[in-house]
Amino acid sequence: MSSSSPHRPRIPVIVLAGFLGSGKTTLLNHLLLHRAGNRIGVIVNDFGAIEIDAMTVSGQVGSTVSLGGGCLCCAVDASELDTYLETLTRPSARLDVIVIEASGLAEPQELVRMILASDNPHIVYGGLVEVVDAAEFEATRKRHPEIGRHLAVADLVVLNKTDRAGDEECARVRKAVAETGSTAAIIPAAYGRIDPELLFDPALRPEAEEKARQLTFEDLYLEERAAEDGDGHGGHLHTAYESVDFDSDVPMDPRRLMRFLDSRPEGLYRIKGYVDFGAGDPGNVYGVHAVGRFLRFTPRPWTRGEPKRTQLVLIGSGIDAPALREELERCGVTEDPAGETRQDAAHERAMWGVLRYVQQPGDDDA
Ligand SMILES: Nc1nc2c(ncn2[C@@H]2O[C@H](COP(=O)(O)OP(=O)(O)OP(=O)(O)O)[C@@H](O)[C@H]2O)c(=O)[nH]1
Repeated sequence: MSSSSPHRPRIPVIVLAGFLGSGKTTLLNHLLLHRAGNRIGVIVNDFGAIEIDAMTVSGQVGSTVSLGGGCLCCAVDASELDTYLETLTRPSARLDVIVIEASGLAEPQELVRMILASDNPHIVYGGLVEVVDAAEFEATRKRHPEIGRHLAVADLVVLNKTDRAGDEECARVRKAVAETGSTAAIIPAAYGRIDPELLFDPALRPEAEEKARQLTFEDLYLEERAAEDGDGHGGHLHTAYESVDFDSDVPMDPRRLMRFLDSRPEGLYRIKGYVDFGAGDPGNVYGVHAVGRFLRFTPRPWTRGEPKRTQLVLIGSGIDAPALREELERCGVTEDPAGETRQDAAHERAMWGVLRYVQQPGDDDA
C-alpha cells in the first residue's frame, strides 16, 4: 500500500541513451550541477565517472543507484529495474525526476518498453534523449548501423561535441535524423550543456520546505563559480532559448489544442503546464509534459476552490512567441453561435485525441 497522498505527482523517468563516448555522462553531470533545486535520481549501469563527479561536486544528489557492471538492458530484467524504481520513488527520497543512463550498447527501445510496462504507479515515462557525437557520427554509424533505429525512436536528440564538429558534420546528423522519419527536436550542445528545463520543470516546493533545506555542496559550488566568472556558466544556459507563457481562463477545445500540439514547430522543444478542457472533462485538470515530440497528459481532479485556468510554458529557440500565443488563444472554446450545447457524448469524443496521450488514468487515485 502506498503511503503517498492520492495526488502525489508521478515522477518522470527519462532515458538517456547514446553510443560509447558520445557524452551521456558529461550531460548527466551537467544536469546534476544545474538541477535548480530538483532532486534527481540516477540509475547508471556502471560505477563510472558519474557517481564520482556527482559526489565530489554535490556531496549528495538525491539517491544515486548504480547497477553492477554490464549492460542495463541485458543484465537487469524488468523486475530488477522495478526494484530500483521502487527505491527511488519512495516518498522519503522526494525525487522530482529520474534519469536512467542506458549503456552505450543497450537498445534504448528495450529500456523504454520496460518503463512503460512497469506497474509502479509513481512513475511516468518522460521521454528518450539520444546523445550523438557530432564529430564522430559517420564513424559511429559505420560501426553501429543501429544508430538509425535509436534516432528514430528518440524524442530529443542532443547533437553533442559541436565544438569539434563543423557545420557539415552537424548537417549530416540532422539529415540522418530526418531520414529515419523522426521528428525529434535536435539540440546542438557542447559538453552536454543543455538547458535542464528542456527535460524537467524547476522544482516546485512549498516555500517553508525550501527555506528549511540545507545549503548543499552544489549551492556553494555554484555560488563560488558565479562569483568567479561573473555572468558564469549558469547564465549562458538560458540565453539560447526563449520561453513563452500562456495563461487563460478560457477552457481549451481538445481538438484544437491537439491540432496545435501535433503541428508544433520544430524549434519548440518543451511544453509544460496545465490545461483546462472545460466541458471535455469538467472534473479534471490535465498536466501536460512535452519534450521534443514526446507528449504526455496527466489528469488529476481539480482541488476545491482551485481556479480553472490553462497555464502553459513553451520553450524553444527561434520560435515566434506572439504567433504561438495567438495560436493558443485560438485553441480556446468559442461560444456556439446557435446556442446549442453539445451532448456529453460529443464532449467525450472530442477528448479522444487527448486521452491517447494519457498513461494509465486513475492509478493515482488507487
Ligand atoms: N570536445 C568535447 N568533448 C566532450 C564533449 N562532451 C563530452 N566530451 C568528452 O568525451 C569523452 C566521453 O564523454 P562521456 O560523457 O564519458 O561519454 P559517455 O557517453 O558517458 O561514454 P560511455 O560511458 O563510455 O558510454 C569525455 O572525455 C568527455 O570529456 C563535447 O561536447 N566536446
